[in-house]
Order: sequence, then structure tokens, then C-alpha cells
Amino acid sequence: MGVDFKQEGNVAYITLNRPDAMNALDPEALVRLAEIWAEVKNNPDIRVAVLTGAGEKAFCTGTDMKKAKVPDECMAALYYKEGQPIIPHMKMWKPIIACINGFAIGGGLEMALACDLRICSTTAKFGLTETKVASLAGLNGTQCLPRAIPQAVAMKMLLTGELIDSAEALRVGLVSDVAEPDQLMELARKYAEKIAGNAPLSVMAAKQAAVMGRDMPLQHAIDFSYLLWGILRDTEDRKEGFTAFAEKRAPQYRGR
Ligand SMILES: CC(C)(COP(=O)(O)OP(=O)(O)OC[C@H]1O[C@@H](n2cnc3c(N)ncnc32)[C@H](O)[C@@H]1OP(=O)(O)O)[C@@H](O)C(=O)NCCC(=O)NCCSC(=O)/C(=C/c1ccccc1)CC(=O)O
Repeated sequence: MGVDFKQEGNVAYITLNRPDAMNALDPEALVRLAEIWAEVKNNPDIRVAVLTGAGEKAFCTGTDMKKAKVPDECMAALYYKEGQPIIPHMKMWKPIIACINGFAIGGGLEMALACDLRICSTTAKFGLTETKVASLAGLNGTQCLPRAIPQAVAMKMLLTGELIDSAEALRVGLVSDVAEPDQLMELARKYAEKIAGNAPLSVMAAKQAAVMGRDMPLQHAIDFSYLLWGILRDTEDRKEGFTAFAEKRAPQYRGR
């Protein structure tokens, strides 16, 4: 169906699988992706997701420009529809790792920007090229790229459509890690399993505090963060975490 999904332990692996088209998002893939994100969000056994692309060339090059068609529904109906494939619209507090194995362009980079960790292969290239094809990085790119990296670099990318490579992406902080192509998925797995081993309610609260707090005045964000700490204070998992520490054993978290 163009997007593969598997669950291993508490980790979901999502692979955009149209390598011949650089994993561009055709209408079928968009529908499937929306279903998958709903599963990740609602399945309590999933604690973290890894998003990647099939093949060695591309993570995702955005909208499939050969298959895109104007939808039957009007824009307003689409705008208010549940189940959008792009993550920030979904109050998705489970972490998502973008495992960027090649080109991340247009909507592909925008999806990566909506993820929490971004790691890439040495071969990766990044760009918001929408202005070159008479469109706009309107999913989140115009807002999230300048928040993720220095404004001058973001504006250069947005206005020229130029690509940057993995070394530049690391230098400006667009990604946290660069790995050889054959080691990238292993690195993603390592991070995913570390996150999945932490207390799931704490992980979601940490993401929510960081994501929502970023857009609040600092004192409001600190208050919000303190309230989130408060709802974690009486959880069974917090007791388990403290007890396991004292007993020098690994904690067994249950998300309650
Ligand atoms: C990535 C490239 C630079 C790679 O170039 P290369 O020469 O290595 O390979 P190609 O021969 O070009 O590609 C191989 C094969 O894949 C097809 N391909 C690649 N990307 C796409 C695509 N996005 N859509 C359809 N098909 C694609 C290519 O045609 C080849 O097929 P073949 O000839 O073998 O049959 C280079 O491929 C490249 O520059 N690709 C385009 C990247 C791009 O411009 N992406 C932006 C798309 S617009 C977008 O993402 C939007 C998102 C959005 C915003 C707001 C709201 C919703 C969505 C904008 C929008 O939808 O309006």
C-alpha cells in the first residue's frame, strides 16, 4: 500500500515504501499514513515510533507531483477533518524518530520537522523546494524550519529551494546524529528502545511540555510543566522508578 507498518515490542516502525518514486506521498499513501498515525496514537502498547523511507536514496520527497489531484472535498472540509497525516495536528505526544535515509524534500522535510528526533545518513539531503514548483511549505515548513535552525539558513532554504547536505544539517542542528547508511536504522532502534524503556507517561509529558511550552511565555510554560509533573507525581510508575533505583534493579513500567 506504499507505507509499511510493523510493531516490535513497544516500538512502531513506519516505512514509506515507494522507492522508485523517492517515497513521494501519493493519495493512497496519505490515507494509509493517517490510519497508521491513529494506530500509533491509540495503541497503548506503542510507546515510540520510527519513521523512515525504503531504499537507499530517499526518506521522502513530499507530495507525489505526478499523482496529486485536487480533492473532491473543499479545502474547509479537509482542514477540519480528523486524521491528518501530518503529525502536529494530532496532539501526538508519543515520540517519533525521523530516520532520514536520503532526500528529505518538501513535505518529506516537513514530516521530519514534525518529528521529535531527527537522525540521518551521511547521504541525506534536505530542502524545502516548494517555491520551485509554485507551492508553499504550508504543512509546517515555513514555521518549523526557522524555529529549528538559524533564521538565515532557514530563509535561504525556503526562498531559494537549495538543498543542504548531512554535514550542514548537523552543523545547524537540523539533525542530532549522522550515521553511515548501513548503521542508521540500528541507531534509530537504539534510541527508540531507550525511549520505550523509560516511563511512558513521563515520556509523553516531557514531549508535551517541550512542544506546547515552546509557544508560551516562559513563566506560563514553567507553570504548565509543574502541573504536568503534578499529574505524574502519584503514578504507580513513579513509585516503581524510585523503588527500582533504591533496589538497584531495572524498573518495570506499565504506563499507569
Ligand atoms: C529528489 C530529487 C532531487 C532526486 O533527483 P534524482 O535525479 O536523483 O532522481 P529523479 O530521477 O529525479 O527521481 C527518481 C524518480 O522519482 C520521481 N520523483 C521524485 N520525487 C518525486 C515527487 N515528489 N513526485 C513524483 N515523483 C517524484 C522522479 O520523477 C523519478 O521518476 P521517473 O522519472 O524515474 O519515473 C528529484 O527527484 C526532485 O527534485 N524531486 C522533487 C522534490 C520536490 O520538489 N518535492 C516537493 C514537492 S511539493 C510538496 O511536497 C508540497 C507539500 C505540501 C505542502 C503543504 C500542504 C500539503 C503538502 C507542496 C504541495 O503539495 O503543493
